[in-house]
Amino acid sequence: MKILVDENMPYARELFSRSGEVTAVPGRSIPEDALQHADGLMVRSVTKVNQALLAGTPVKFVGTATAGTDHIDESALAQLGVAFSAAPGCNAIAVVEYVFSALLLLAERDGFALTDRTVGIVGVGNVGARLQQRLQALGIRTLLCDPPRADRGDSESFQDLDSLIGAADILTFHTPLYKEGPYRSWHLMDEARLQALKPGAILINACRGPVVDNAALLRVLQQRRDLSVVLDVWEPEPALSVALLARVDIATAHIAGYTLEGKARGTTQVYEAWSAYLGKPDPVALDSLLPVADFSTIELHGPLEQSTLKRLVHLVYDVRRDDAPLRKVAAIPGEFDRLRKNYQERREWSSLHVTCDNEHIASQLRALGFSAAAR
Ligand SMILES: NC(=O)c1ccc[n+]([C@@H]2O[C@H](COP(=O)([O-])OP(=O)(O)OC[C@H]3O[C@@H](n4cnc5c(N)ncnc54)[C@H](O)[C@@H]3O)[C@@H](O)[C@H]2O)c1
Ligand SMILES: O=C(O)[C@H](O)[C@H](O)COP(=O)(O)O
Repeated sequence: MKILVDENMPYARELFSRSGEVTAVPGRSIPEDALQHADGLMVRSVTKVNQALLAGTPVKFVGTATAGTDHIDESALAQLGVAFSAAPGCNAIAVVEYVFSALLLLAERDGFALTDRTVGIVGVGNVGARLQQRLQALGIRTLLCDPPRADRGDSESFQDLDSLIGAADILTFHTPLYKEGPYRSWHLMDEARLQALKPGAILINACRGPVVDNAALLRVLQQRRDLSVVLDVWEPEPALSVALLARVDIATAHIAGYTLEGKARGTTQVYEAWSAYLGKPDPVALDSLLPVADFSTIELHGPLEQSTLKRLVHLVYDVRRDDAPLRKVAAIPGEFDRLRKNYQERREWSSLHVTCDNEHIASQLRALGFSAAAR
């Protein structure tokens, strides 16, 4: 078996070489000659997988080590008889922790308590539902919008997007990118909706750039200085609008999902699908792959106040470490991708074991995703 893997896929060589010969290739431009000899192709979100890429090649299986699948033309794969597997939920925890890191930063900067704010979550799937759980664990009010789930008769209480816009102090987007269809999410946040945001609202986009109309966002931010904006994803990528970047409060290079755990889960999920496709299922224990984190234990004395939580969260991941480098290089062609390729290791909160005063605090920390126990 010959398997092509994106060069930015940790653990791919280690795992896929169990079933064949592995070649690592650049995701934005997969070499045509390599495709002519490949049985399997394992990509990330930067590779457009369609008829033009695969027709006339021997590729029989495509895996994407990502949650989003808008870069894959699934109907073309079906027509070509190519099996497909994605990695749903692989990096959901990473995105939730990115959102918390950003919110705790803005709350400290602007002097507000998150418990006094209402968070509207748009798209309540793997990311959105985990975000809701963790916000609720802190007693923060959430409002939910997820038309596909509502239409399926889901028992959760959902509202439409315009109701959320009217009621939420913080609005955070976690939908797939659908360019058409009943749940179209392309420019879901258009100029009228951006203008309708509450005074002083915070807008977060960590799903796909075009879910928010970026040109409209720039126009609105030129008029409305009261809004705060966190963008991890851009329209377009990698050539984002430098003018928009200068106006947003937190700007990162599509790395919200980039914890080591999230990337490793993505690779193991597609490897497991590939090995099952070959008829030789080979489950992988994630813990066996991951190294010990730089900080692994800490003692917390006293209550878990917002300021304490912020310091704890930022010990594991402070989003500013990804904001500053992007601001420096965003105008230089190629640098967006370079930041992503050379991403400094980042771990999830679960890698930090917190010892604290009592079981109440420990259970709160566990509900947030830390590993925790009372002294
Ligand atoms: N920035 C990053 O690094 C990063 C990481 C992971 C995922 N993502 C993106 O975020 C998206 C969400 O991730 P996920 O793992 O939660 O996916 P998911 O598929 O588990 O959840 C998506 C949810 O959005 C809902 N939805 C679909 N269309 C909608 C619409 N028009 N309005 C409101 N809700 C809608 C779905 O019903 C579903 O519940 C992915 O599709 C991906 O594009 C980005
Ligand atoms: O959809 C996803 O899973 C994320 O957007 C993912 O983190 C994107 O990372 P990439 O595949 O571009 O490395």
